[in-house]
Amino acid sequence: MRIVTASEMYEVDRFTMEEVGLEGKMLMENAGRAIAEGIMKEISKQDEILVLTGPGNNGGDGFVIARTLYLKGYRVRVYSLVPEEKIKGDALYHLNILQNVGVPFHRLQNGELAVRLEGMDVIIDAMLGIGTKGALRSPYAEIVDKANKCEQAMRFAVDIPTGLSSDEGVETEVAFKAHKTFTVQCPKESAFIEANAQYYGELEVVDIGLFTESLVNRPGKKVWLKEDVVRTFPVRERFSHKGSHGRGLIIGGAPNMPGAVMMAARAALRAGAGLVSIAASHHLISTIAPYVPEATYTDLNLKTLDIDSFHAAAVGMGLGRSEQSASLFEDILRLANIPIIIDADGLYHLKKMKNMLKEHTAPVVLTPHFKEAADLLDTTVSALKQNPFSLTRAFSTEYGVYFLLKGPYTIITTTDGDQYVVTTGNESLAKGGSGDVLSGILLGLLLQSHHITEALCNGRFIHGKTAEILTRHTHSRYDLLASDVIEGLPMTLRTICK
Ligand SMILES: NC(=O)C1=CN([C@@H]2O[C@H](COP(=O)(O)OP(=O)(O)OC[C@H]3O[C@@H](n4cnc5c(N)ncnc54)[C@H](OP(=O)(O)O)[C@@H]3O)[C@@H](O)[C@H]2O)[C@@H](O)CC1
Ligand SMILES: [K+]
Repeated sequence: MRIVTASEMYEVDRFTMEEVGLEGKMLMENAGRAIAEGIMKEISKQDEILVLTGPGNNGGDGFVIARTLYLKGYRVRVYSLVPEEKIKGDALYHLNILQNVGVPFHRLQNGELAVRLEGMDVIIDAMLGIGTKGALRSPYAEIVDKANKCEQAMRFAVDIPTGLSSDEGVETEVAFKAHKTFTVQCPKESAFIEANAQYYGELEVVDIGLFTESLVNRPGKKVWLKEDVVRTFPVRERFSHKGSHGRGLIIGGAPNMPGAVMMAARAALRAGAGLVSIAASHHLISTIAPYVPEATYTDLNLKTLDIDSFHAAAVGMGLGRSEQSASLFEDILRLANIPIIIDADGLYHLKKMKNMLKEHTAPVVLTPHFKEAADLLDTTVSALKQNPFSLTRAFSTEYGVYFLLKGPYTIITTTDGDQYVVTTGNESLAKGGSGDVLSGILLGLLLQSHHITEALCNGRFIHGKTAEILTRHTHSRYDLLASDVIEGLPMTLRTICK
């Protein structure tokens, strides 16, 4: 499912209207009806409903929503924040129909906030959509503030909550706090910015028949969905053998962190890797081995370890941050000619030698969380949280790496700048060890997949999905351990990736 900026959405609208020939009025009818259908599932006919409308087409959607609800017997009225003469085009067309049908219609009088919001059971925000520029002006800011204070009301936003930008990189002062947002055709970029989650609430995408084909030549931004996992998950052939599913290497294991490589190895095997080897300090091997008997072990000595005899490797989990491990990491990066995942302490060392990435020809996957990513990108966490798409895309294309920016909305960027968002999972994953398990799953899938992007998206998807399944059935969001996710993988794999 495509993610768009405002300008991309306007291009989709233009293409659909001018080149395909669907009229704007009809699209507005489709949008309003689809959103009204969604809202009707959440409200009752006893509810008092207020639709707040603005001057543009977002307001036009609001007129169609109000008419649809009214004709179905709901108690609805419309309150326009602008005088009728400001309403034009398709929105005016639908305003006329609204008034012909007899839906109660009021408008802001002489700048007074005469609208009664208190006591409303449902408030629908169709004030501003993707045409919003800058901070809200009066009277929008005041009305939005009043609506947010109506604690008893269910609040729905049309397309985007009024006050938010569609694009990343814009700070919000005041915006409508929706319990649920019905967004038209494609999620907007801003829906995946952490600070906006409190405004969007739940997000539902409504299909109104727009054509997104006009965007094919732009770098893609998509949400990776279950159907994508089902379509692309590696198939295990009937006559395959362990070698067919890849030989993976996990390098790490500082004496005080034996768990990281252990969990990564178990996760890789549970995700389907054929063979997994752990290269760790020899003191550690006897500690780890009983917990992962399926793995093989080798002393972490680059004179004897042939990295390229493996199909892919993961490095950094529990590697340590000493000078010695820094030079070990540098040697690994110089020597490895296979796809390599760099996580945790590997990312820490990489900061000082990231120019090596430009010379490195084999695929490199970086899996930082926001703090690690901000350090790598020489920026701040808050700047990265505001602009995660553009900043990670710039880094990926400059350094030629795959970049998996870990978070509730994980953004995966390819070396070409295409981006995928994976939203599975919940706060139970905010715990030590989660990253090690994810790296292991990613390695397991990298070994089995033809495409790195698919391996990364599928790996991150099943990691989050497993946490969702476990916290729905057997665990809470407090107690779930990273290793529980490894043991829960079978449930996900049995249901999603048959
Ligand atoms: N085919 C289509 O196009 C379809 C479109 N659809 C729907 O249309 C929506 C986009 O409609 P749109 O382009 O009319 O923009 P929209 O956001 O309604 O309002 C623009 C107005 O806002 C005003 N304004 C801006 N910033 C402001 C601020 N900070 N504070 C206060 N005011 C501000 C600005 O005023 P100005 O600055 O020009 O004075 C301008 O008049 C889209 O989100 C979707 O819901 C669907 O029906 C599907 C088909
Ligand atoms: K809106």
